[in-house]
Order: sequence, then structure tokens, then C-alpha cells
Amino acid sequence: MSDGESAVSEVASEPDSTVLADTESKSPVIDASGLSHAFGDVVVLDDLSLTVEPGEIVALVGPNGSGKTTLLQFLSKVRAPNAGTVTVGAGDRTRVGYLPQRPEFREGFTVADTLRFYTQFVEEDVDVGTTLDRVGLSEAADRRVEALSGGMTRLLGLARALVGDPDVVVLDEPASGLDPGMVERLFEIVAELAAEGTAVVLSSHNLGPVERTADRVVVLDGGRFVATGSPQELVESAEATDLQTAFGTLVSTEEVAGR
Ligand SMILES: Nc1ncnc2c1ncn2[C@@H]1O[C@H](COP(=O)(O)OP(=O)(O)OP(=O)(O)O)[C@@H](O)[C@H]1O
Repeated sequence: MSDGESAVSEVASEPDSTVLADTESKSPVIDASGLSHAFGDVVVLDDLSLTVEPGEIVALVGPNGSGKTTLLQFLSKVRAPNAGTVTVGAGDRTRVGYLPQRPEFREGFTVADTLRFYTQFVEEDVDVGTTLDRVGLSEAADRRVEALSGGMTRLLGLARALVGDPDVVVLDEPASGLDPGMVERLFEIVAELAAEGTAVVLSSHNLGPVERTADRVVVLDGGRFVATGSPQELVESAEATDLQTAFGTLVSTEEVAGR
């Protein structure tokens, strides 16, 4: 551990050798350990560990190209790292809803039909209308997916991620391209999910809503977590007035650049 690390609290995983049968509600729903990954010679993630509890909102922030998307792909298990392990839930029934950075849908189908298509993969009855209403897409239910704006396509991706009430929701820049009202709505949805016990891990450059909503902020830079803690802890540790200002301090120190 370098002295320059501005971590507020380490993201160390708990020793898990004890029997956790009676403390299941406290066991992490995501347990990622020793994640490392390189694209060619470029090391993107360097020995990262992270645990996420049920009902927790973890926001991953970092400069462009810092590896947020790559890490979220590993956490949602759509892709595997070069090294390290990711355990999601206690068994194979734990479901992850994933919103990729650029959600894509098959052209020629309406928004409602598209969402209905995905409901066949879950056991629960899904009310497509309610789900579309939740993400603000009711008015566009009969529109073809290729006619959606970028922001609306992302909202449909969010709706798809929520189908079947997954235990974990991983959202890659869900607020990107949304108008201010929808950004607020998005973070409200995130807070609602967490209140229902869903773990939410998201990446975002919208640090205002992140500061108001996240339980924990993890700052990724240079392949490492350079800080982690509650928004307030990060702001205080950086002697900043808000998360936006703290971010500028946390990702621009000599120690970080020298890693
Ligand atoms: N398939 C790939 N092949 C080669 N390099 C890649 C690939 N995917 C990502 N990278 C590189 O890995 C690094 C991390 O990319 P990633 O998309 O994870 O960053 P990010 O933090 O999500 O960025 P942004 O905030 O701009 O979305 C970047 O340098 C990127 O160029």
C-alpha cells in the first residue's frame, strides 16, 4: 500500500472463512477479488478488490478511459478478467441486470415488444407497461427502437436491466445523454431499487447526483482505486466543498500519476 494512497477506507474483503449461514443478509452480493486486466501492453485494472452489500449503491467514478466499463463488465460477468475472481450472490439464482454503455436493440420492433421479448427469460410476471412507466418511456411504447433518441435508448436499456427484479443492477453510465429531469428520475430509481434491497453499482460522470445518492464512491484512476468512501468522507478527505471538486483533487495528485 503506498503512502500516497488517498483512500478513505480500504475496499478489503472480509475474511470469509467463518460460516455465514445465519448472517446471509450481511454477506456481500458481489465479491470481487484481485481483478487485473490488460489490453495488450496496457494495464487497465491492477489487482482490484471490491465487495458490494445488498441494498448498497456504489458509484464508480474516474476519468475517461480509467477502466470503469471494463470493471463493470467483470462485475456483471459479461466478460472475464485476465486474473481475479468475481462471485455474485450465494448461488446460481442470483440475477444481475446489466445496462451496457451502449445498449443495442434489434431493429424493427417497438419499445413495448422489445421489453416483452426479454420478459420470457425470467420466471416473474413482468408488467411491461409499469416498467416502461417507471423509466419514463410509456409515451414511446409503440415507437420502433431505431426511432429512439440516444437517451431514450438508454432508458430502454435500463428497463431491460430491471426485468425480473434482479438482486444486483450494474449500470454503465446510465445518466449519459439524459435530460436533467431524467437524470434526477434515474437516480430516484436507483434509490428506490436500493431501498428494495437491490445492490446497485453504477458508473457516472454526474457527480452531483452521485454525491446525493451513492452510499459509497470508488474513484478509479491509473488502474487502481485511489479513494473510496461515502461521498461525505471523500469530500472531507480532499478538503473540498463537493464531490466534483474532490474528484479534481483525487485524480490529479502526483502519487496517482506516478503509479
Ligand atoms: N477491447 C479493447 N481493446 C483494447 N483496449 C481497450 C478495449 N476496451 C477498452 N480498452 C482500453 O481500456 C481502457 C479502459 O477503457 P474503459 O472503457 O473501461 O474506460 P472507462 O473508464 O469506462 O471510460 P469512459 O469514461 O470514457 O467511458 C481505455 O484505455 C481503453 O482504450
